[in-house]
Amino acid sequence: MASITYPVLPEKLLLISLKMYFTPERTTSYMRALLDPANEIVHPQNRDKLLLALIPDFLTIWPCAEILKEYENKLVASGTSISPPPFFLGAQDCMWEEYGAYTGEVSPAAIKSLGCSIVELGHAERRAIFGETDDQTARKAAATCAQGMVPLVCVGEITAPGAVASEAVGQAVAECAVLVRAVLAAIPADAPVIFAYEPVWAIGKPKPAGVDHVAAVVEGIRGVIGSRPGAARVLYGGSAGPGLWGAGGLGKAVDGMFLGRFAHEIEGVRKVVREVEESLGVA
Ligand SMILES: O=C(CO)COP(=O)(O)O
Repeated sequence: MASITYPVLPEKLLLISLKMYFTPERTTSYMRALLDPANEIVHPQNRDKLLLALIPDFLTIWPCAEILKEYENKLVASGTSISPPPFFLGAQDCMWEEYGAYTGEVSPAAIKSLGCSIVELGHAERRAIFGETDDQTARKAAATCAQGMVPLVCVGEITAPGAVASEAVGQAVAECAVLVRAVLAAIPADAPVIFAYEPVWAIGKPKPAGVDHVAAVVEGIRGVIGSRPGAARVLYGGSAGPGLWGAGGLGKAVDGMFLGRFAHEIEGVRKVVREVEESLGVA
């Protein structure tokens, strides 16, 4: 069997999921705005340090992939390298089988063929509303790696921290560890993987989880991952937005952020990108 080539992950990642919030028209104009050089959001020269990715709904992956190709062609025409790619496209889920009689499901091979590099798996909403299990998520992660894509696995405790901070951290790490271990056991050791630490109680709220809690849980998750040949990145998600990364923020604790509502306006994305670039010394 031919060996699989995986995407190369940079130091920091900023991923945006549109969940099911946008019309197709809004998604495509948003994608164009993200890539528009005038908006100063994607900087291909910083690619080794910071990479952005958009995870639209299934219907808009194809048009977004076409927009991305146009953008890359312009870069190549102006003499800018697109290897490694300056921007990633992702999917919000996939089936654990490659093809077959699975009505309503989406093949990881089809997702790959459209140009996606990342597949988000096991999001809290898929677990709570659609009953996705750890075992299913792990199988989907294996199917994602088999296509040479990167699984973006969401983990996070359900209950908000109580009065004793250390107990809350231990409980959160223990809850996250179950899926982290299941996924790592299912994927090749050399496959890159991204874990998004998203405390369920902090998703869809006005404010994110506290920096100290996130930093301690992420450290615990890194301990569970341990050392492995493939790259592993741990991001934070859950009401993340401008102001969370810089001084006294999450920048020192995590490998990036997974953005939802606070990335719906391009200005919000620009602010977050700037904060990360400043911390990396590439602003
Ligand atoms: O679930 C999330 C990203 O997948 C976070 O969403 P919000 O930032 O809208 O809470």
